[in-house]
Amino acid sequence: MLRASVVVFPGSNCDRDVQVALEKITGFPVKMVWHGDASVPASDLIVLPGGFSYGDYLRCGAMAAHSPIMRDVIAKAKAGTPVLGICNGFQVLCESGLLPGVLMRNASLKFICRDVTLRVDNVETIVTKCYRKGEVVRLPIAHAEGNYFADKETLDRLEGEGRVVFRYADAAGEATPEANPNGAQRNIAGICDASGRIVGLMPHPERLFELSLGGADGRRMFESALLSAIETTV
Ligand SMILES: NC(=O)CC[C@H](N)C(=O)O
Repeated sequence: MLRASVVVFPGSNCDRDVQVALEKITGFPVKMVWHGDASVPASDLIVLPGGFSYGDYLRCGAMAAHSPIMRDVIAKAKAGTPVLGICNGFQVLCESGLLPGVLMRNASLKFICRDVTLRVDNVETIVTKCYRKGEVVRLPIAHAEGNYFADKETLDRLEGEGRVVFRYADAAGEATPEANPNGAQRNIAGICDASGRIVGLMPHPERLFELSLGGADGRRMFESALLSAIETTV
């Protein structure tokens, strides 16, 4: 069983897409939670979806990080509830301090909307255990601020602890500068916390979770979440 909740901020998008993907894949109903609510129901997975929360004012995710619901999301995350942040959700995780670093404007200063190829570097997180290490997958990106930045010490720590989950890479799995769409340090597309229970990534797995959408490489992220929930309850 997977009890998943999706947080909805003013300006969120793909929140419904995440709900549909999770419900179709797992068969369990997903709760939508409003940003002004005081708490999230007991969950095996909290998703912070993509979009333009609070109109992206100040910096993407900066205002959402201070919304009423985030107090409980942060408390639950610190107590061990798995959290997945997708695109704007990743920005919210960084802005709220649950993940290190920050997402800056794309190096091109342009909004980029296209598919990218990624290498899966960590297959021990709550949303990647159904992938193979080093596997190359295709997922869409759609962002203006996906340029991951952290100081050298933080980047070295993330790499040393295996906390880079996804890297922009070419079809052969090489993390080349050409494969990097936004200037992200070390081609980082997604990272996790030390436990592998809090994961943030810029690409959108819910936009390619079944073949009718043009691809299904995102599907195993949601299958992984279900598997993680089953593993922790048995
Ligand atoms: N797709 C998204 O979640 C967009 C995130 C954010 N608004 C940006 O442009 O960077």
